[in-house]
Amino acid sequence: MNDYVVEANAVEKTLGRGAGEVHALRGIDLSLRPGELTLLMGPSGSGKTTLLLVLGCMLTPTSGSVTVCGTSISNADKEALAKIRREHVGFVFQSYHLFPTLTATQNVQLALDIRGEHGKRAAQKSREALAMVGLEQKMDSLPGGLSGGEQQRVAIARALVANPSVVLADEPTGALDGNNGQSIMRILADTAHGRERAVLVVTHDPRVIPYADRIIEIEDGLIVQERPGETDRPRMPKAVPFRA
Ligand SMILES: Nc1ncnc2c1ncn2[C@@H]1O[C@H](COP(=O)(O)OP(=O)(O)OP(=O)(O)O)[C@@H](O)[C@H]1O
Repeated sequence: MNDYVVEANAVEKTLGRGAGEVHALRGIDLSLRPGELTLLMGPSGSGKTTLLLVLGCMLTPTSGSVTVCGTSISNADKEALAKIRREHVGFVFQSYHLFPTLTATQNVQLALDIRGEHGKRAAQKSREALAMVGLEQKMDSLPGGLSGGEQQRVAIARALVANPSVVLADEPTGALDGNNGQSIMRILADTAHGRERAVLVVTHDPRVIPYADRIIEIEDGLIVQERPGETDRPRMPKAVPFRA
């Protein structure tokens, strides 16, 4: 077994039908390994979100193969895909996707509920995840009482609380100002480097480049360039891992 947590080979994805059919991905080979933060950059409409959704088992490829933590998704039905997502994948979106009537802790705890983890232990794990993103003081706040950067940190805690092997983030800094964007990227970089997760960030934002170990450029559904990132980091000290 190799050390990749996600492997995509010759992935093609066609969206829409008839005159509206679009070849969003046209033969993508991409692997993600633990401990690495990869940026996926490219013009609008180039296929970034589609690729993220395929790698995260939200969409199946039209052709080609995707393997997540050793499990191929090629013949997986909806239920099997949901199981792979629950066990291995954490998602972060630009618009946070928090429930407005639930507190920060309750929002994070939802990610454990869907995995069948309930009760005090789940609440405790949720609080620990929030503490890890620096929100000890905001655990009982509703999303409406939090800044955009804080809401995104709740969303990251929710993505991480079940200890996924891969974290996929779609424009996580897109709605944030410079300082908040930097703190979100710092947390995602810590997740990759300190907790040995594979992290893929879709972005248009050149300010996040310093956090990348690897930069992939996609255009018109194809990877046109892959280059090392600009992190010249001494490996960061290992953070305390989430309890499984
Ligand atoms: N449901 C859909 N049906 C048909 N075409 C779609 C659908 N979703 C996306 N597309 C098309 O697929 C292509 C890739 O879209 P995608 O959202 O992956 O690009 P993107 O690089 O993430 O763009 P952006 O940076 O604007 O978010 C685009 O041409 C888009 O219009």
